[in-house]
Amino acid sequence: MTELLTCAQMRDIERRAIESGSVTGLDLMERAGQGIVDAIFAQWPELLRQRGPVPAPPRYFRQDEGGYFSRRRAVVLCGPGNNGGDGYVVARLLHRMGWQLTVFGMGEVEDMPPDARVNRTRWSALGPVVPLTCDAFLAVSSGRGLADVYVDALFGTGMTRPVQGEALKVLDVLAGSGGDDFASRTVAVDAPSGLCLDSGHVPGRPEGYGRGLRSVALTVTFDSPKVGHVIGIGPDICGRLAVCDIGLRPWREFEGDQIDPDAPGGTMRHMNVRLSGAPMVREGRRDPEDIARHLLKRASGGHKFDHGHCLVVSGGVARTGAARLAARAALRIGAGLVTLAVPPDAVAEVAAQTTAVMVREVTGPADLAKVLEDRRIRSICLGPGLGVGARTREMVAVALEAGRHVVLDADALTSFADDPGALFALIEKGRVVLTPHGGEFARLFPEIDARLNAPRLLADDEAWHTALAAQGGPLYSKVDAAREAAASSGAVVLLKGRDTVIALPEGPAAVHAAIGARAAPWLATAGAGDVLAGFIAGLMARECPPGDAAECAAWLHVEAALAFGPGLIAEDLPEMVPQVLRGLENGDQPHLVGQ
Ligand SMILES: NC(=O)C1=CN([C@@H]2O[C@H](COP(=O)(O)OP(=O)(O)OC[C@H]3O[C@@H](n4cnc5c(N)ncnc54)[C@H](OP(=O)(O)O)[C@@H]3O)[C@@H](O)[C@H]2O)[C@@H](O)CC1
Ligand SMILES: Nc1ncnc2c1ncn2[C@@H]1O[C@H](COP(=O)(O)OP(=O)(O)O)[C@@H](O)[C@H]1O
Ligand SMILES: [K+]
Repeated sequence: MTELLTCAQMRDIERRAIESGSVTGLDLMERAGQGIVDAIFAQWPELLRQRGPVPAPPRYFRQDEGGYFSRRRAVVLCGPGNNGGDGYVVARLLHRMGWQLTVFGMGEVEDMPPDARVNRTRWSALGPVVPLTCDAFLAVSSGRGLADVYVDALFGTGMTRPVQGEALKVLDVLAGSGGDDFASRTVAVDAPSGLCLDSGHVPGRPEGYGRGLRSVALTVTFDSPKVGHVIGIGPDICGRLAVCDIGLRPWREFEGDQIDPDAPGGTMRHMNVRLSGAPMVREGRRDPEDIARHLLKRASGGHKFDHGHCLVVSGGVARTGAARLAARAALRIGAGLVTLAVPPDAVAEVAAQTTAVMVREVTGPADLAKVLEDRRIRSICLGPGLGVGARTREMVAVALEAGRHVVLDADALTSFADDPGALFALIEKGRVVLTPHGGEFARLFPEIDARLNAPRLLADDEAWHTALAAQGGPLYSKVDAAREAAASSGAVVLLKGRDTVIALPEGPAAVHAAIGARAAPWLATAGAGDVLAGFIAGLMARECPPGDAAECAAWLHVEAALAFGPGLIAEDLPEMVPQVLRGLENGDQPHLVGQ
C-alpha cells in the first residue's frame, strides 16, 4: 500500500524534519538533486557513456570540481522557488560529471527562498543563469540540436496560480507544440510544471500544456507520490513516476487516519489517502488483495447462507440486463445465494436467462418490504436498470429502512436528483455504498461538483484566483469531493473513473488508479459499472464492511479486466473472478501501479 500525500502534508513533513534539527533544508535539497540525477541515469543508462571525442572545456568548466569533460548536454529550467533550487543542484551535479549545461532561471536571486538561493549562488560560480524566455530556450536547441536531457524544475508543490508569460510559452514548447520532441528527453522535478499536485489538473489548461501533446519521460518525486500524480490528467503527463527517498520517513506522522483540525486548508486535506493496488510500502491497513485473499478462506462445512444472501432489485421488461449482470457478479464474488427481485412483467425474461441466480417476483415497495423480512438477506443492490422515478425512490427507502447493507448505483441515485437530502436522511452510517459516475455525482452533490469542476475549467486567471482564495487552499480535488460527499451523505462514496476514489464518511480515502501496469481502458464499457455494484453487494453479503467491500471490488474489477484484456465486455468480468482469485491463492503477483 502506498500512501499519497497532499502538498500541504509534504510541506508539514519537511518542516517537522527541519525543526527536529537532524537535517537541514539544504541537506534535503541536495538529496533531492542527487535523487533526480540517479533517476536520470537509471532511465537513460546510455547517458553514462562518453560520446565522441572530448572537446576543450568551456571557460566555466572547473577541473577542481573533480570531473571530466563530456559532450553530454542538459538544459535545466529553474523556477523561483525550491523546485528551482532542486534544478540548480542537478545542474551542479551534472556539471561535476563533465556535462555541458544551459541553465535558465526565473526571478531574482534575492527573492528566492534561502536554500534555493544558496544553490543558485553555488551554480552561479560554475556557469551563467540565463533569464528564461521562450526565444532563448528555442535558440539553444536550434543552434546545437536537442540536448540529451531537459530538466523541468520550474514549479512543484508550491504552484499557486496558472502559469503565464514566458514560462507558459516554454512549457507549451516543451510539451511539443512547436513540433520538437523535447518531452521524451524531459525529466520533471516533482511534477511537470503547472500540474497541481493536489488535484491532478493543470489550471487554465485542462488538457495540459501543448494541449497534452506529449507526456514527459520521467517525473521524480520525493518521499511519496502526491495525489495529483495519480488522479485527473496527472498520469497522462507525468510519464514514468520515480519516487525518491530523501530520508523523511521518521517525520511522517500520518499513521492511521488522523484528523488535524488546526491544519491549514481544513481537516479534509490532512487525512490519509492511499493508493490502492500499489506496491506495499507501509503496514497498517488492509490492502484490497488481502481482503480478497481473506475471502478465499470460506469456512469449511459452511452452509450457503453462511456466505450471505444478496438481493439484487431488477428493472422491468427489457431493462433487466443490468441487474442480471450485477447478480452474476455478486454470485461470482462468493455470495452464497443471490436472488433477483423482479417485477411481474419481467419474470419470464429474467427466468429464461438465469440459472444459478434465483428469481423472485416482487410487485413493488410493499412486496419488497415483505421479502426483506427474511433476515438471511444481508445485502441489497439497487439501481442498475431500475428506472428513474417515484417507484425507485420508494424501493430505495424500503431497502434502506430494512437495516441491511445496501449499494445504490445508477437509477437509484438519479431518482433522488431533485431531493438528494431525502436520500441522505435515510442513510444509516456504516451500511451504505453509493457508486456514482461523474454525471450521477453531479446530480446528487451539485454544489460539491461545482467546486470540483469550476476551477479547472476556468482559463481566466482572475476567476481562478478568486476560486482558489475562496477555497483557502490548493485546487479542490476529486479526493476532496468524494470525501465531502461521503461526510455529507453518511455513505461510503465510490466515485468512478480511471481514478476511482473511495471515501468513507469518517474520512479515510483511497484512490484506485487504473494507470501504469493497471491501465485497463477497455473497462470503460457498457455495464461495467453494474458489475462493480454487484461485486460490492456480493462482498457485503459476505460480511465485508462497506469501505473494504468498495475498495476490494474496485481492485478486483480492474484485475478482472486486466486478466481478460482488450475485447472485454461487461459479461466477461464476473467470469474472470475465479482466475483472479486462483492467482491470489497461488501467490501470483497482482498488477501493481508502480511497475
Ligand atoms: N517539501 C520538501 O520536503 C522538499 C521540497 N523540495 C522541492 O521544493 C519544491 C517546493 O518548493 P516551493 O514550496 O518553494 O514551491 P515551488 O514549487 O518551487 O514554487 C514556488 C515558487 O513559484 C512561484 N510560483 C508559483 N506558481 C507560479 C506561477 N504560476 N507562475 C509564476 N510563479 C509561480 C512562487 O511565487 P509566489 O507564489 O510566492 O509569488 C514561488 O516563488 C518541491 O516541489 C520540491 O521540488 C525538495 O527540495 C525536497 C524537499
Ligand atoms: N479509463 C478507464 N480505465 C479503467 N476503468 C474505467 C475507465 N473509465 C471508466 N472506468 C470504469 O468503468 C466503469 C464504468 O461504469 P459506469 O460509468 O457506471 O458505466 P455503466 O453504467 O455503463 O456500467 C466504472 O467502474 C469506472 O470506474
Ligand atoms: K517541476
